[in-house]
Amino acid sequence: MKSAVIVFPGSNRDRDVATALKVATGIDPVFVWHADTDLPDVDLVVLPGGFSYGDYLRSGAIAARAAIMPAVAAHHARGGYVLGICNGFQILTESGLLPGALMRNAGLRFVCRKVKLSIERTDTAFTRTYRKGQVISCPVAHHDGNYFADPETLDRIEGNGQVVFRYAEGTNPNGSVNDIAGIADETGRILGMMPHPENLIADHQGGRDGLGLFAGLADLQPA
Ligand SMILES: NC(=O)CC[C@H](N)C(=O)O
Repeated sequence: MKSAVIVFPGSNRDRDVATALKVATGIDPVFVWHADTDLPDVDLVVLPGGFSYGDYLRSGAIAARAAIMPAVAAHHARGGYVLGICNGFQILTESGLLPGALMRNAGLRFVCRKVKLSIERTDTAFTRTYRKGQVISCPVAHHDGNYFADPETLDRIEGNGQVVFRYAEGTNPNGSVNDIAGIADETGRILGMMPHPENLIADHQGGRDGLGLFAGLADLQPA
């Protein structure tokens, strides 16, 4: 499985996700600078967490217009996979690759803690190593994680089963509608999520609940 991690000015979980991919799949991803216009031949593109462009304007809004983004959309259109974590999820909604928006946390504070996530779908490449309904731990670290979609869009994504992760056991840290923590697009090949599975892959991090997401990507085949 070949992957690329896009690096924006202000990305800070790019190396964390690269480590998770290496641990889970045995292969180092390629780092791609945001100003490039071409991607290497890869199966998966990762938009990592961080504070691209200092979160100016809106989190992810400037990165969504980066030179590399048309290539990311074309990669998906060709059958490729895309994973956006935290700031990466914000970039995916800002670029229109995923529906909805990530608003300021309901409590108006940056939250950095572990939450519980329920696995709503196991028929995606990202979640196939988990059990449906399984509850895992995962850290969050964001100030703009409050997922919102208008009622019509929400009905559509709920009806299509596009919600992949929900905050469980009363741990919704940001006010996200329907406790939504992560969604897929209609093809299931794009996943955006606010929590950071790449930061829970080793015992010294307090557990390995996040590792399954990357392990599921190990034998990714082009769709
Ligand atoms: N950890 C992150 O990716 C942070 C995301 C974003 N900059 C926020 O704080 O909302």
